[in-house]
Amino acid sequence: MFKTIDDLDTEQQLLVRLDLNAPVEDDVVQDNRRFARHAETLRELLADGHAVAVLAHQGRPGRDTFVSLEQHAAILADHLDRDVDFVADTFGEDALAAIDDLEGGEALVLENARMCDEELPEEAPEVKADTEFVRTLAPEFDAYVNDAYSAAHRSHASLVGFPRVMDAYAGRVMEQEYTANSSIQEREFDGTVTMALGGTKAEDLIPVIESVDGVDQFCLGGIVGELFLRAAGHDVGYDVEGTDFFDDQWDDQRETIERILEEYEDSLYLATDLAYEGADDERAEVDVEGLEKETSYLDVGSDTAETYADLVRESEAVFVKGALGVFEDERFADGTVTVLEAIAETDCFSVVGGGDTSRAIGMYGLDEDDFGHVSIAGGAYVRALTGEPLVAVEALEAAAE
Ligand SMILES: Nc1ncnc2c1ncn2[C@@H]1O[C@H](COP(=O)(O)OP(=O)(O)OP(=O)(O)O)[C@@H](O)[C@H]1O
Ligand SMILES: O=C(O)[C@H](O)COP(=O)(O)O
Repeated sequence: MFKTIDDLDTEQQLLVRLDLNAPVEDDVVQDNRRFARHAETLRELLADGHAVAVLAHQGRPGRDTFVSLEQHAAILADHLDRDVDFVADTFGEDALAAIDDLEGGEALVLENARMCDEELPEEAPEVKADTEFVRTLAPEFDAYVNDAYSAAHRSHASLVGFPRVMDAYAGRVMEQEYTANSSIQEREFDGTVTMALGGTKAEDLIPVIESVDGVDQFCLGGIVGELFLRAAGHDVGYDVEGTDFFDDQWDDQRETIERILEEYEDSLYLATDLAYEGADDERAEVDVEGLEKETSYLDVGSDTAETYADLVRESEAVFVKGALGVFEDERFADGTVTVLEAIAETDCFSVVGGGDTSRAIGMYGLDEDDFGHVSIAGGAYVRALTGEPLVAVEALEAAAE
């Protein structure tokens, strides 16, 4: 087991890894549940007199969401109702000077860790520990705290490198999510177990279908659902209008998708209709037989949503990862919200995961208490459901030995 912040001495100089990865709309970073949850950890650390430098990432290089963390510092400051400084540097001279100036009870956000070349390539923890990034920052601090459960499946320098060379502790979010997201197989449900998979990160979800034990049926939507429809012979799942969701993931995952489609025929539910932006910008729907390659489909259709909701109502347990449509736009929220409402109405065991997806609960007036657990993690959460270890958790455990 790892050590937690309960094991920390007070008034330390701390390097704290958070996951503030958030949606970005027109260059504006959107508050999501991650800020509120991590603010709780920070509040506790600051109250104990620690000086806190926050390390986090946003987006991936080359994507529109790959932006500075300056706005994140301001959002955190709002949640904490106190100043949070920002320095546009991660481990260079400016960052070191700002860290040096930090006093007990103060918080500082360092620049997007993914702007450092050594952060990203997935490599073994010992390789990451030997990067200039880790070797420069580590000596500036008394200890490292990892609260970024939702990024714990990535073997990146900020997640697995520091715990090899420093005293390392789990933050509150790490601790709570780790406890709540245990593998489905260990839980042993009596009735039907359903998993609704959607969102954009097909590469994270597709392996889950094959590796998870104990799930009876999968309801697919979002980008992942469209890729399966493409494999089933429908004219959908192609990049149009400058999107980059489909073609690369199709090239990488095609064989697996085709194999899963055949082997899991009886437990996979694909959409029978999809929604798109029709004339006058209204929501329009079409049966999958009528799909056209050139159209962007933005939600599952209402027949599909009802079918999925019925499957949920008959289930003993439901796990959700990823939205079934672009729920941020009310016109395309129907699939996601219908399924979430069905979960909330029944007393099935449920977990809803995904940094973006979990936002839908608050946005559409659903009550968090009607869900078993709402996870702010996406990829890490689905891996945990399959019983797969998370590298950054393993790194914390190794540091405790
Ligand atoms: N058909 C679609 N076209 C484009 N975007 C879609 C579609 N369906 C769902 N989405 C988007 O998927 C996003 C949610 O999925 P995403 O894969 O980002 O992650 P998540 O479940 O929040 O988890 P993570 O924490 O791994 O990011 C939503 O913001 C939604 O707008
Ligand atoms: O949002 C997430 O799921 C985590 O921050 C990990 O982001 P990534 O999928 O870009 O590595």
